[in-house]
Parts: sequence; structure tokens; C-alpha cells
Amino acid sequence: MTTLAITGGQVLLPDNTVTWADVLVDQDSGEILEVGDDLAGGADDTLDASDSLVTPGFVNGHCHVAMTLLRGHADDKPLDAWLQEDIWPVEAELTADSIRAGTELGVLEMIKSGTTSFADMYFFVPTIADVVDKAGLRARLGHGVISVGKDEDAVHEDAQEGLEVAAEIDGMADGRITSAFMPHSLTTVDGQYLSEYVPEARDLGVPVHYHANETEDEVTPIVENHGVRPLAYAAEKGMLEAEDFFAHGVHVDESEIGLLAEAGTSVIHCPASNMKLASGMAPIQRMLDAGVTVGLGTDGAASNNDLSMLDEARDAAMLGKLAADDASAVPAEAVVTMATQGSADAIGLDTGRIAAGKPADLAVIDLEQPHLTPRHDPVSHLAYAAAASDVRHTVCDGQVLMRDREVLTLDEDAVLSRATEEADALLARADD
Ligand SMILES: CSC[C@H]1O[C@@H](n2cnc3c(O)ncnc32)[C@H](O)[C@@H]1O
Ligand SMILES: [Zn+2]
Repeated sequence: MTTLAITGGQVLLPDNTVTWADVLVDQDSGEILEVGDDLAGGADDTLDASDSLVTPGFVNGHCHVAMTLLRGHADDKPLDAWLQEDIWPVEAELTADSIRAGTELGVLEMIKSGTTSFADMYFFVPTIADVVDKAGLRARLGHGVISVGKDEDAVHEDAQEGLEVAAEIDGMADGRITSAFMPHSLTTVDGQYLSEYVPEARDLGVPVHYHANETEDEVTPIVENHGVRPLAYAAEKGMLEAEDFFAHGVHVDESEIGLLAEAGTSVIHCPASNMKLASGMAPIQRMLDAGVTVGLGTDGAASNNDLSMLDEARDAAMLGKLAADDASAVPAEAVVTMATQGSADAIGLDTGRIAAGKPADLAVIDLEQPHLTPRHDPVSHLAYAAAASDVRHTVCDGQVLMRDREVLTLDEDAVLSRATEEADALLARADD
């Protein structure tokens, strides 16, 4: 057995208490062996965690990772105009090379900000899977299916690709990659296709992931055309199972929160994207009170504009208080839970908790910083004050992906220059 000991730090436990302990990892199985005192002796490798907090690796529950190429391309517009005028015309010019470069850039940013797993909906998914495999991360990936603007044959082809890709990549990278069927949203995929293909996803045994209740403009047509609110419509289409998860859930009423709690379907809250696109404020405290599983996601880098889960946690706490008009709503513990266990549970991973037998997906945060001094409450610091650049080490599946801020699985300079080159070429093609 090859072991790794993370030593001398404080450790964030699943109940959000913090204890001084070492963490011993079996690098062959990728699991945590023990959390306890003096575990360094005899370990094959060590990571220093003195003056640091060992946390579960963050779990980004909803992303479009290759959209890093579009970061800063189209800011300051609402969702519909942003997608139709700026994003979709450029995405029509994406190639496998641009996806590879954008994904490398995104996963580099994730590793540097302590994220060890994510869920992603996009195009050229086998290429994304290959990058995730090489970078050493864990991910649930799917091909985004859209029917608007397509003829019937093209939609069937798109949905088939969604199913085939899900079957092809599930279990890749020694199980670090899993999949889902990912219809884009309840308004951009016509109901006839949802009725046809969601049961096929069930037969395949993969969850369904989609965008829902993001803007008021998305709710109205569903109510007008189907006579029910979007999540009742999702239930009719078989998309509200316990393993399913959707992004946003901004405009949900009490009846829909009740449906979610009953069904066990999870919501991925994306506060930065919701603020930037002025989509609205999700009633997160009400969902938590009802027992809904809530995770956190960054959404793509073009609507955020970064992939830091520490930023997202802070945004979630701030926006949650404003939405509830209550400073005690969505407290520090809640957003730390959402960024770790909540997202992991939502996207169907066994990560997000530091305990013996759990996957060794970890981040080590340097607390020896002016903005993290004094250390009254490490959980408060995680939620409100820590930044991506405070992450010292990142470990996924027992492997060290970043040691003392040096990423070991990617060539950082090469990734930045390839991404710049591919982003410029992509925008030039779209301009032609
Ligand atoms: C079909 S692949 C995914 C698709 O989703 C687009 N997208 C990015 N951010 C959002 C968002 O907040 N709501 C809806 N759709 C979004 C992305 O650009 C891809 O086209
Ligand atoms: Zn999205």
C-alpha cells in the first residue's frame, strides 16, 4: 500500500466542527484510511498542513467548463439575450481543439481553487472526459441536448448523442468519470423529446441533469402551454427522480419546493450567475428548511466569471440573506455544507466529507494570511474570507494534483497559451 499523510493541520469534519488531526490516505484505493493523531510515521509521502485547514475538495455541482474560453466575451446582459446574441453564435464555431483548450484552462482553475469534482453539461464530451482523466479530477459529464432551432432529425441525432456519450464515458478514469443525460432546459427541449428520451436515460441507469426555473421568462411559457408550474411539468416528464439534479431553481414557489422535498431531487444553486444575469434570488433558506438537498455551482465562466467555489460560497451566503431579508439565513455552515456534501450528494458522488473510508478528495487552505487573521472560526473564514489563492494543496482520489500551488498534472504555461490562442481563433471564426 502507498500512503500519503497530510499533517499538522486542522481538519473540517462532516458536522462542520474543526479538529487538530492528521489525515492518512491509501493512494492505491484512493480512500481516506484514518483521521487522527500522529499518522505521519511510515507514510510514503507527506503534505504539510501546518497553519492550514484541511477541507473536503470542493464539488462544483453545475458548470460548462470549456466556457472559460468565453470569459469576458459577453458581459452585462440578461440570460436570453446573452445566449441568443452572444453565446450560441460563438458556440456554433467550437471544435474539439477549442473544447480541449477551454477544458484544460477550466480544470487548471479548479485545481488551483481546491475543486476536486464537478458536474458539466457541454459539447465534445469525450474530449472533456479525456482532459478530466489526465488532470486527475472527478466529474459527472453529459452532452447538452437542445431542440430549439433544429429540425426533427437533428434533434433525434442530438438526443441520441446524449445517450451514447453517457453510455460511453460512464466509469472511465477508474470510475472518476460518471455521466448523466442532460437536456438543456424545460423550455429549450420540446416536451415530445423529453417524453421519448428521459425513459431511455432511466434504462441506461444514469441521472438527468438540466436547467430549470432560472428566469421568470422560463416559467411563464410552461404555465401558459402546459397549465402547470415548471417542476410539476418536470415531474410529468419523469425528470424529478431522487438521483436527478437541476441548476438554478430561482423562481420556485412553495408547491414546487414541496415537490422537490418529496421527490428528493436536488437543486444546484448558482448565485454568481443568478446575480450577473439578473435572473433573481433563489429562496435557498426556504428550500433548506423544507429538507431539499442544495448544492452549489459556478455555472460557466462567461456568466460568473470565475470557477472558484470559495467565491460561490460567499455569494450564496450573501444572496441568501438578501433573498430571505434575514441576516441569519443561509449561514456560514450552510454554504460550506452546500459546497462540499450538498453538491456531492446532489450529483451522486460519495465525496464531500473527510472520514475514514471516503474518497480522498481534499483541499488544504493556508490560514496564515492577513485576511484570515485572527482565527476565531475557520468555518466563517471558509464561507466569508478565504480566496482561491489561499489553497495550498489539492488531492483527488488520493493523488496530489497541486503541491504548494504547483499543479502537477498540467503544464500551466502551456495551458494558458493554448487557451488564449484557441479563444482568439474561436472568436475570429464567429466574426467571419
Ligand atoms: C447545451 S450545452 C449547455 C448550454 O448551456 C448554456 N448556458 C450557459 N449558462 C447557462 C445558463 O445560466 N442558463 C442556461 N444555459 C446556459 C451554454 O452556453 C450551452 O449552450
Ligand atoms: Zn448552466
